[in-house]
Amino acid sequence: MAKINFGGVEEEVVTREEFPLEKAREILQDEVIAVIGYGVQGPGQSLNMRDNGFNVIVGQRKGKTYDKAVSDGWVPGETLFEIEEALEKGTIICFLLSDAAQIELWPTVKKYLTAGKSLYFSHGFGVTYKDQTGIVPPADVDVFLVAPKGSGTSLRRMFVEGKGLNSSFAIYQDATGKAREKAIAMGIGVGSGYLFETNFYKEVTSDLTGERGTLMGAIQGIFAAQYEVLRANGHSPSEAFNETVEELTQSLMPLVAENGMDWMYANCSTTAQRGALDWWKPFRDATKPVFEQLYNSVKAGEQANISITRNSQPDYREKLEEELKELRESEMWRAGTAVRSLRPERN
Ligand SMILES: NC(=O)c1ccc[n+]([C@@H]2O[C@H](COP(=O)([O-])OP(=O)(O)OC[C@H]3O[C@@H](n4cnc5c(N)ncnc54)[C@H](O)[C@@H]3O)[C@@H](O)[C@H]2O)c1
Ligand SMILES: CC(C)(O)[C@@H](O)C(=O)O
Ligand SMILES: [Mg+2]
Ligand SMILES: [Mg+2]
Repeated sequence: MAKINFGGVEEEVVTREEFPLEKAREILQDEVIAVIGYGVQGPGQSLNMRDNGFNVIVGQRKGKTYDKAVSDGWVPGETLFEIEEALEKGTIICFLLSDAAQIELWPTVKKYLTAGKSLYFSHGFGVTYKDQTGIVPPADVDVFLVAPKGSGTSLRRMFVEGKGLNSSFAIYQDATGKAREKAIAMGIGVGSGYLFETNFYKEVTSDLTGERGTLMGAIQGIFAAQYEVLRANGHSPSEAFNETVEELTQSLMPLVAENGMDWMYANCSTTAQRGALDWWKPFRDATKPVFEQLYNSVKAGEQANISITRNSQPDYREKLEEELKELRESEMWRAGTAVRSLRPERN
């Protein structure tokens, strides 16, 4: 583990330099890695591991997604199977169904978890909320997670571009004494940037907070609030969208990603600097109580409960589509569609 100073706090993390791909391959050379589920993380992780030279198979029920796996080069009967067949062949079972579907499929998965196999997750959800999910792994299997901190789509794209998305890893159960090295090897294999250690509980509480917070929920809320204020004051959709979203995603955030926020502040006008310096604290103070409310709700298990209950409904997809439609058909995001269509690189 490399000791790195993160803003004054020392953490031990795993980098690709100290844990090279060759080492990961050697650790997993006798394993058959069965990726169960080919939704968002399934393709990213399985394709990266395949391209990294690991022995990977995919287990996916028949349908559109199975066909996508075929078009991605997985070969039926050789590297692509129905779920139960893959579960039987796999020695490391990567449980990458949606968290709600994992509950339904758990009794099937459990049947194939014979002694010495490994159960791999990309979220701490299933075992942390075992009272609601019923996911209690047998004592004689290794249980660990690697949770890429981003979408499976970016995991793949960044891998293809020679970059790496950071991931956390955690050990829940070490039956063979090798769970830790296997977890890290999987983390390197799926194409992670650096790996930081956590536990299943902390992974799920931080992840549920982040996606409801700044990563998606909060940012959409702040976008909507500013857009509405600009529109109410007579600004055109084009002006309101560019000043709220397009400039952020196209211009400023890539620069913040490269150089940090102080650099961004230092490299805009003195006028913007002064205003942004004066206003970030009021925004922090206004939103912090909402973040506290969110974290407490996650901690109390309410957010997990809502996810399980809502996402297990038979009409989940239709209801989801209605809610997404509300976003898609809002003036702000319709303006966004128009703005994106005008990007020069699209022509
Ligand atoms: N989406 C992401 O980018 C992301 C990022 C980090 C971690 N994760 C975690 O990774 C895991 C997988 O998430 P995902 O978003 O890739 O999943 P997903 O929602 O895309 O679904 C994955 C697969 O589940 C299958 N499936 C759904 N219901 C099923 C059922 N009843 N029986 C059999 N198969 C069924 C689908 O066919 C699909 O292939 C979850 O634990 C999630 O929290 C996801
Ligand atoms: C990509 C996210 C939001 O980070 C992930 O946590 C998810 O659940 O999809
Ligand atoms: Mg998540
Ligand atoms: Mg996440």
